[in-house]
Amino acid sequence: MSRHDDNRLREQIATLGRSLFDRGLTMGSSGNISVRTDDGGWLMTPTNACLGRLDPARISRLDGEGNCLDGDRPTKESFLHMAMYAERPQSGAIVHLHSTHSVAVSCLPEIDHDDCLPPLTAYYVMRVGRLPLVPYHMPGDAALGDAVKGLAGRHSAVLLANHGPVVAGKSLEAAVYATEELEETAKLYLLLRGHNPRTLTPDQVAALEARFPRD
Ligand SMILES: O=C(CO)COP(=O)(O)O
Ligand SMILES: [Zn+2]
Repeated sequence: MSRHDDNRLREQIATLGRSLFDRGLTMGSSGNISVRTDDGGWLMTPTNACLGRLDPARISRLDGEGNCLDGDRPTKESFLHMAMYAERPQSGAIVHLHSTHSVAVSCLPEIDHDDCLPPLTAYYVMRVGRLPLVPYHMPGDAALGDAVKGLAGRHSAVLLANHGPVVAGKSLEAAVYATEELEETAKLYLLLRGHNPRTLTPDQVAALEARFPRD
């Protein structure tokens, strides 16, 4: 990868990380971001880093086996990102957040584990689609990688129970847009709980999927 591309991606991770953090979409040192590089490796946010204050020069650079080549020690969930990339060759970036409404939904007893949120809006269907729940594991638990493996081929986003979303996109911008739609839909779901809202019909969902195919 050229130095120019490397610098551009590092700057983009820091800029979008700050934007997510500043809007309260993840708190403290929670969340992590990765981007696939064209040499077969990744740039990943360092473990215990605040997404709002990333230093582009200290972002971790990993080779295709997940070895850290330079930068600070990578996120303890690098294996989770790698498991998702392995199933999704079309994905260029992954964002994991502890976004409040999405985390709240991940704690509810009533949700369908095969699809945690209803198709409330067109943009949710266009950017996220079906959202399976991954059973609870400790942050950084290697079992999360195996749990995600069976799902990531068919789903660009998964919700970790009592934890938060992990969302892949063609580009980092696309992954961020999808996490924002997921969080907004989780918020709408909570606002509408008990109000028996109309959701989009299967025909409306199918029409959106035909017109706006997801990666
Ligand atoms: O969200 C997180 C764990 O689930 C953050 O962990 P890292 O700081 O290791 O990336
Ligand atoms: Zn987390």
